[in-house]
Amino acid sequence: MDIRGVPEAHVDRALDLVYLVFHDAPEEERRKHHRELVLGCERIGAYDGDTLVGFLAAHRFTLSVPGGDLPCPGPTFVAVAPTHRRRGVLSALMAELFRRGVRQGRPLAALWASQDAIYGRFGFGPATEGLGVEIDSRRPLALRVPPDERPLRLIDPADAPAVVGPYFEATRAARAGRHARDAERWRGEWLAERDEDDDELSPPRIVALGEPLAGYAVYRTKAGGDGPGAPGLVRVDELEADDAAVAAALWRYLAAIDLTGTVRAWGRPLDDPLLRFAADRDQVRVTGQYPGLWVRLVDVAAALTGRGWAAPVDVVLEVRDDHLPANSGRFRLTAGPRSSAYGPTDDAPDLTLDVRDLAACYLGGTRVGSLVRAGLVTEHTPGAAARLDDALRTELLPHTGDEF
Ligand SMILES: CC(=O)SCCNC(=O)CCNC(=O)[C@H](O)C(C)(C)COP(=O)(O)OP(=O)(O)OC[C@H]1O[C@@H](n2cnc3c(N)ncnc32)[C@H](O)[C@@H]1OP(=O)(O)O
Repeated sequence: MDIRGVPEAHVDRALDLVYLVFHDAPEEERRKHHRELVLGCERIGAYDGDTLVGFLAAHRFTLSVPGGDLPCPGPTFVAVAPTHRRRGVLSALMAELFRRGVRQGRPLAALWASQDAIYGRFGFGPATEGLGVEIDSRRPLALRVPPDERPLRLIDPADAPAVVGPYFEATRAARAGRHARDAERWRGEWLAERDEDDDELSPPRIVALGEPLAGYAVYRTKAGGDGPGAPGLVRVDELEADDAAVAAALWRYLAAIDLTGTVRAWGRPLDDPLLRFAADRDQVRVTGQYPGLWVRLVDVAAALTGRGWAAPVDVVLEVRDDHLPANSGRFRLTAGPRSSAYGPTDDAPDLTLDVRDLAACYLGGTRVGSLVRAGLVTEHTPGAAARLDDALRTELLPHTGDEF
């Protein structure tokens, strides 16, 4: 098997392979969009002779991490021909992605997994989680906080990247785990006229509050199924707000749209204020909790020194990394709000952990202590996990709804 870059001339073959393994046959417009996406990506292929039997595209993302931003390839469209499965093709594609990451100074990689079982073995850990939330909107939304009463306005989707794009960009400083979006990503992924998964949904609507902008929601609606007057659906794709009053105004608006009876939001942050200020948790229900972004620390030293730290910490980590030996061994992490260092040491370890578990904790969404209690991290020095947790902590939990 030959692992090499996939030239533009092979992109249609790569898409055919992707559609084959995902049992998909998108219409021409969607295929064109995928083609554009893949052309903008780094592309790695596995060739058996001249036949492309494995493919991986990686978005050239920049990911928000606590206190900063790091380059972070986002693997997607990962496909191995059914004739060549379980022979190490994906492993070889991943190895090449990691090699390039180390060589080109990109300390992270991050993806959304089609199946949870696949990526842990490659050192990815679930670093953000999302909630499914459903509101019974057949009655007014009961709130414990007064909503911001400034007027709401609808924004033309064509103008949305310019109007709400900068606002979303600012949220990345507060929430780790979000990658920067350009206008193309807004248009192709968030504001596409038709929803990729559900033809019956309306085009995207964008509602905004405040001038300058204090919050917005992107949503789509669907008419009710059983005859005239049957309550339809409001599907919320994104909602960001300066504070609880603005968020309350946006949720109240979404729950009061005529001819609808359910508001459904997917991938909300675990610390969404809605779940606190909703007066009736029978009306606002969490319907599920899911891993979101899986993060890989490709270069652990660069990743750890590339993020900010909430409190001083001095610990020796014994890290296992079965794929990237440079990450394996004992390292002293000395970090604090002003600076950080990470280098090899012969000192006894305070904590022993796998690189995938370090990745799960990296953005501040998983507590090291919880992994000690789960038997995944070994604490040799009592209190070491708590000290590391204090340093990893972020004010807001990491979160992204940007599935790719
Ligand atoms: C980021 C994304 O794009 S996610 C989308 C991933 N793609 C898909 O789900 C499309 C359909 N599936 C496929 O194309 C392929 O089966 C892939 C890409 C999932 C796996 O490719 P393969 O070349 O078969 O994987 P490879 O042989 O390198 O497997 C490496 C290891 O992962 C394991 N593995 C691979 N796929 C899976 C899976 N779906 N579930 C559980 N384990 C898996 C293998 O058993 C193997 O384990 P081992 O090291 O203990 O022997």
